Amino acid sequence: MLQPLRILFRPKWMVSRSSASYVSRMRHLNKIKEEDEACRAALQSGNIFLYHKLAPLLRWTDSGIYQLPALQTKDVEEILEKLGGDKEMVKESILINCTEQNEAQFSFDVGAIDQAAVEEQCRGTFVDLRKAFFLLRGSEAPLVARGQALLRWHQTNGFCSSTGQPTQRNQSGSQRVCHSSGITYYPKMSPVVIVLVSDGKRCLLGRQSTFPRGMYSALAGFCDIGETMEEALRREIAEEVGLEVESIQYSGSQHWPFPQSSFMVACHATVNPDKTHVSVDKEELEDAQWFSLEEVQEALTIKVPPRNNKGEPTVFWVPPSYAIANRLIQEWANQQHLKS
Ligand SMILES: NC(=O)C1=CN([C@@H]2O[C@H](COP(=O)(O)OP(=O)(O)OC[C@H]3O[C@@H](n4cnc5c(N)ncnc54)[C@H](OP(=O)(O)O)[C@@H]3O)[C@@H](O)[C@H]2O)C=CC1
Ligand SMILES: [Mg+2]
Repeated sequence: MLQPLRILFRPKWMVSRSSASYVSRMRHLNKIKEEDEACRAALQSGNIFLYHKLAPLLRWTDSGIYQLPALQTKDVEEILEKLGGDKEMVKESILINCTEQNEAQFSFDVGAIDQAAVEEQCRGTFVDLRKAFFLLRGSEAPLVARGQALLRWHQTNGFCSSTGQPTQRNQSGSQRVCHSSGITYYPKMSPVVIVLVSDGKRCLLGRQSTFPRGMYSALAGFCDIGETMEEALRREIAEEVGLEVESIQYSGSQHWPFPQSSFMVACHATVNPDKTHVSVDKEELEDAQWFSLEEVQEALTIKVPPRNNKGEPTVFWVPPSYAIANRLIQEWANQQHLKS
């Protein structure tokens, strides 16, 4: 029997921000999103995060952490001119968000310019986004994910699917329009359910053959058209591991930039402890196993897994803290700990 959804945590934003500053920030952001002139002005004083072929620029700081460097528009113009590009290209920057101080934040892909030359100018390195999730602090990871997702969407939606004509973006990059058909396109996300199944004592984690060696995660799957989230969740668990879910609890949600922007809806689910036999659909998963609290607690402590001489991880580990799978696993471990 499915139980009603229940919020398991209180997001930080519910308690930490004053509503007045939040409201003014959201209205400011909406204005620069909608009005081309306001967006052009915001770009002059805004922060730009650079990408090279969708890999974000990271900088190693003196304090021993990686950081997402925010460049000023004039700095990016100078770099473009110096490296043989056109400084006007900076106008192609895409609005991502704005800071608490109402400074607009943009993403810009310098993929047409030599990667090493930009890295030298910026004193940074372009890093694969999945790797960046392990290196960045919590507040920077969603920003860098959103910036990449928007760049990717523009790079792959240059033509109208009805007329085949080129589409034109507005200044902020919040939409693209086909002037021939009048169709407006907005960046989109595919809904995905992600679920941590428990039998009361153990939790079920699986891995696809494409995952890095040793990494197991909560089970996930795309929602089909017409399905509710609960239906998608029950179907995915039945398909992938042959188990029937008895109860569901909502945990939270997350934008995930892969493969083409997913909207992850995360839940906990239970199965009957007498019906835990797992039959893995080998088309979908390489393996799925029940893990004890001790095993999970050990995996949660591993930030960078030890590797063999071929550079492959040698232990069981779980996705980085930014991934919502990690939060589900952490929540489950906390609940088990409270029970014992
Ligand atoms: N943030 C997090 O913590 C985690 C995020 N995830 C993400 O969840 C997503 C879904 O998980 P996954 O187990 O792969 O999903 P599924 O179990 O649904 O299997 C993926 C397959 O579904 C097909 N598919 C159906 N609809 C879509 C669609 N809209 N977009 C792309 N493929 C679709 C594709 O098949 P075909 O290729 O044959 O067309 C794809 O290979 C992944 O992108 C993964 O990155 C997963 C775990 C943790
Ligand atoms: Mg799956």
